[in-house]
Amino acid sequence: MKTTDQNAIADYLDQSRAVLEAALAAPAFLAAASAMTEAWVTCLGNGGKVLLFGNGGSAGDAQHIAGELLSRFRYDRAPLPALALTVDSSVLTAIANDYGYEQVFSRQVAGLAKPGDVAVGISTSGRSPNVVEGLKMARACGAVAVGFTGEDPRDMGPLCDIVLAAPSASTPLIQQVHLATAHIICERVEARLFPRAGR
Ligand SMILES: O=C(CO)[C@@H](O)[C@H](O)[C@H](O)[C@H](O)COP(=O)(O)O
Ligand SMILES: [Zn+2]
Repeated sequence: MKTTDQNAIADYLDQSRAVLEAALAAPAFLAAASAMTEAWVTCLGNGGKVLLFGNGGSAGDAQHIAGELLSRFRYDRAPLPALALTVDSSVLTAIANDYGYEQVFSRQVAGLAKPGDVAVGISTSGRSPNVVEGLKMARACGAVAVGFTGEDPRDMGPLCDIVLAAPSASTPLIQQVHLATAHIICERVEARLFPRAGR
């Protein structure tokens, strides 16, 4: 007989599978992931950079994705310029203290983004004010603004050139779809920019 924990774990894994299957079955989701790949390939292929930001687990996702690009994903190749705007505690605390937490990403975007760069805002609710402000600033700087969010893109929707909407309203389940999709986007970006003979 399964224990209470085993039942809860099996139930959660089942929910995780259902959300991934829903993403797989949604043409709009696959189209957005493909458009996102294209945008990153164009940006990085033209010498631009990818800026990523989000809160909590999504800050972790931003850092994880920057690592895949700047270090490597599947194989050795030149580093791709990517920066998570969630990592410098001096910058984050200075901006939050002097200008407010809502501006912790937008002020970094204002200082760093150039036309042709891609700004990736990650928010499962689609309405974290600092992510929303970061995306607004990206557009003002002439960067491509893209979002990773949940089934309702809310405030992020109108601000983004591409929105990847994971088909769930649950924060952790949305995050799991984000990371799975980010991994395959990184794989495609690496394969497109650094094709290996015979593959
Ligand atoms: O990782 C988790 C939940 O799985 C949390 O840390 C979560 O990211 C935080 O509550 C965030 O503040 C949520 O922000 P957002 O996704 O709504 O923008
Ligand atoms: Zn989490």
